[in-house]
Amino acid sequence: MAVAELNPCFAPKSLLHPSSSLSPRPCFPTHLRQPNAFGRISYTSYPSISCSIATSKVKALTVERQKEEVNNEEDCYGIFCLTYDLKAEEETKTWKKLINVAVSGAAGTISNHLLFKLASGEVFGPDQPIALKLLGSERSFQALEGVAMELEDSLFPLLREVSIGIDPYDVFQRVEWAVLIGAKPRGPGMERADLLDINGKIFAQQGKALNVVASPNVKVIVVGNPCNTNALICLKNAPSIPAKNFHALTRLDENRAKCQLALKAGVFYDKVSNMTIWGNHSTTQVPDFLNARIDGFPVKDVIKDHKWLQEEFTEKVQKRGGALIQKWGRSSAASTAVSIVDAIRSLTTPTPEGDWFSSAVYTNGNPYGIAEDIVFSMPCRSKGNGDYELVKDVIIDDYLRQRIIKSEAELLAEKRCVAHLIGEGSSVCELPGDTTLPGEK
Ligand SMILES: NC(=O)C1=CN([C@@H]2O[C@H](COP(=O)(O)OP(=O)(O)OC[C@H]3O[C@@H](n4cnc5c(N)ncnc54)[C@H](OP(=O)(O)O)[C@@H]3O)[C@@H](O)[C@H]2O)C=CC1
Ligand SMILES: O=C([O-])CC(=O)C(=O)O
Repeated sequence: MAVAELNPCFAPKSLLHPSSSLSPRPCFPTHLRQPNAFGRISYTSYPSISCSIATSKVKALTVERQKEEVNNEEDCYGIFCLTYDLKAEEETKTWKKLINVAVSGAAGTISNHLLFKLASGEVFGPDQPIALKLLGSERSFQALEGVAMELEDSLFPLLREVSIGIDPYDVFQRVEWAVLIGAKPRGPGMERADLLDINGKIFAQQGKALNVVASPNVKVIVVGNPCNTNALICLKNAPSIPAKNFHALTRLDENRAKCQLALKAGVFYDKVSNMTIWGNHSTTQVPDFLNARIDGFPVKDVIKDHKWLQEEFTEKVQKRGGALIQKWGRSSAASTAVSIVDAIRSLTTPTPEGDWFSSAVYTNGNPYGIAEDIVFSMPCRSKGNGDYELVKDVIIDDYLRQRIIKSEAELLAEKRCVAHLIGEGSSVCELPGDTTLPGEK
């Protein structure tokens, strides 16, 4: 690996040519991390193993900031301060074009599992080089550096760039995928309405940023709770991105439901297919045992205990997050990361014949009679091109319909709570009393 040029970031002054105008700089200079005149700080590094111009910048940013603003001050991070000429090596590879993937809440627990899966090739494939754009906050900045260091030390061949920052207008530039995980957890005594407002503001800002700086066809997976309504807020604030490109994660619920059905039927979980989660990622979600199949047969033909299906199974899936918190003392992180991988792969690989997957997507002409203009989990199929179609041939009986209506009512109430964040006037927040996230008691 030839070092074509010594970057002043790391170089002791004695190593620089006497005539060099370059001078050594500390990496991540602490003085640059102070809030600027606008009370905000921004720091981005663009490390790259392949061509390695590592940059960072600190500048005042406004919400109206436009695409043409690009990074031009340089800084660097660790190994990425070196400049390599890998052209010859690159020519022997049959890799696809680099993709840019943003992850928010990047210093959080779910991300700590997800990022290493993304970098390994497990998600986008072994021939897909990737640039990771990590969004954190002022309080997590040091932790973000730690994440970047661990990514460096992992020597992933496909990981070509890692950048970290706290301004979504920086971090989301040109991203083709955005996984939005960062969100404030509900604390003691906090109303769900407060959570909707606090987290809603985060997703409104991130939607605006995506709208301006992301790739126009960016696919967005919202994980931070309450994820359905956060996804709605995000897409409403990003009118130039197709609403269809936004997903709220209900894949973890699908996986949980498959596991419970397999357990009851005494089969391995790969035998369970056609599993729909309808509605909200909350305890009103509806795991659909009517249309699901075990080894190709309707679940009700395999599991004869229909009382169990209606009562225990449904509640178990709805409250699985809470049960896990009781055991672990924290919410599902590893299995959530796995389900994010599943969700992305379901969009980037063709859905197996006859099967489908669940994702909470924007209701716009849905065939099930569900209210339009919300983000609702439904059965989807994909050709593997990043897009999806809703599955039409599902049966909805009275049992399912009643429960779907309850989840729909909850989402419509959540939507009224965030009217001020989606351009629909002032909000009126009256939530049904039992609305909880899966992890809440
Ligand atoms: N949809 C689903 O299936 C699931 C969703 N979740 C949700 O995912 C989210 C993240 O979970 P997890 O990674 O375990 O949580 P962590 O608390 O480990 O990390 C979350 C990150 O969110 C950011 N954050 C916290 N408070 C705020 C705030 N006020 N403003 C902005 N960002 C904030 C923090 O980043 P920073 O310090 O950089 O701001 C933190 O690193 C939660 O909302 C959780 O409820 C969890 C499991 C399943
Ligand atoms: O409520 C939470 O934070 C955790 C969660 O969504 C889940 O486990 O499904």
